[in-house]
Amino acid sequence: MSNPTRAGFVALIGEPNAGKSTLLNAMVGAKVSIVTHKVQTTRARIRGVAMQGQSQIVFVDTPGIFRPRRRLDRAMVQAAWGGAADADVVVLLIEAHRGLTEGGKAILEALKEREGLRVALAINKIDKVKSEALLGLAAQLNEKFEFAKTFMISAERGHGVADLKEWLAGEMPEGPWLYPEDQIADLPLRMIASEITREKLTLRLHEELPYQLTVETENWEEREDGSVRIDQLIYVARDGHKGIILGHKGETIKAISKAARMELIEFLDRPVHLFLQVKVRPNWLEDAERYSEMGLDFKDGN
Ligand SMILES: Nc1nc2c(ncn2[C@@H]2O[C@H](COP(=O)(O)OP(=O)(O)OP(=O)(O)O)[C@@H](O)[C@H]2O)c(=O)[nH]1
Repeated sequence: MSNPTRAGFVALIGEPNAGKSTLLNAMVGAKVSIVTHKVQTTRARIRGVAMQGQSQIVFVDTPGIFRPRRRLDRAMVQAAWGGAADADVVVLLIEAHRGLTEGGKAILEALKEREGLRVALAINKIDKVKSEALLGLAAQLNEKFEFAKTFMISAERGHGVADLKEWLAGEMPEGPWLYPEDQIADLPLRMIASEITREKLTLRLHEELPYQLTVETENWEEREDGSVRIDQLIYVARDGHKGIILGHKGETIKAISKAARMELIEFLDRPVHLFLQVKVRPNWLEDAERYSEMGLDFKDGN
């Protein structure tokens, strides 16, 4: 009998500089992380997907969890915790040579307040300290919090990373994979590209922007000449919305496409061919309206 497929979400958390991106690189592949690092925002919630055996591990974004100093920081911390709360497993990175810092303590306190989280401890940068010191730190941290498991790693040198990945794979709930295997490498890029086009639509259309609009990157093709071809579908709920996006003689969509392409070129640092298409996809809400027109009630599902 073959193993069941598994899929789930993992959040990497830790103070700034703890090595989250380096670890992500080591588990997912350099390309994705280098690019997403450049963005430095919460734009893409998904930072990468790793396959391990029959398991698909989806890494979600946590844009730096630290003690909030300003109001903006506080909003960022909330966003970060949102990612952690949705995750099947949280991996807390602590720097071996810095030990338990004030920032680390604050994170542990916050973790305690959130019951039901499954948290693994990864003591990172073990190449910087003597092994005796590590055992003491691991014991100290495990006294403060009940970790599901403790790992000693060097994300940069790759030590212990395979063990961590293997363990995470086994922790993922049984179920079908969340993303097709051939899209995994490009997934964060696809999501960022969709966000860029969505942003340009918003800037251009303001209040006219149809509610319930989604942008999906359907095709991502790296060409031999170093350029990339990106095909996106803009889904709207009604035929009338399609006209708004296309504009008079297609002027609106042309302007949006140009603006999105310029940003993509800058972001990806190579030539981009962008193809946008607008499609009507009536959705659930529309269906609900239609049902109520027919006299059927949809309220609260009761
Ligand atoms: N010596 C050593 N350095 C490491 C290790 N892992 C990461 N680093 C270095 O630590 C620094 C920070 O690593 P990042 O991966 O950018 O840390 P981060 O947690 O993503 O940082 P933020 O994006 O600021 O939250 C980089 O200079 C890495 O090269 C390690 O295992 N050993």
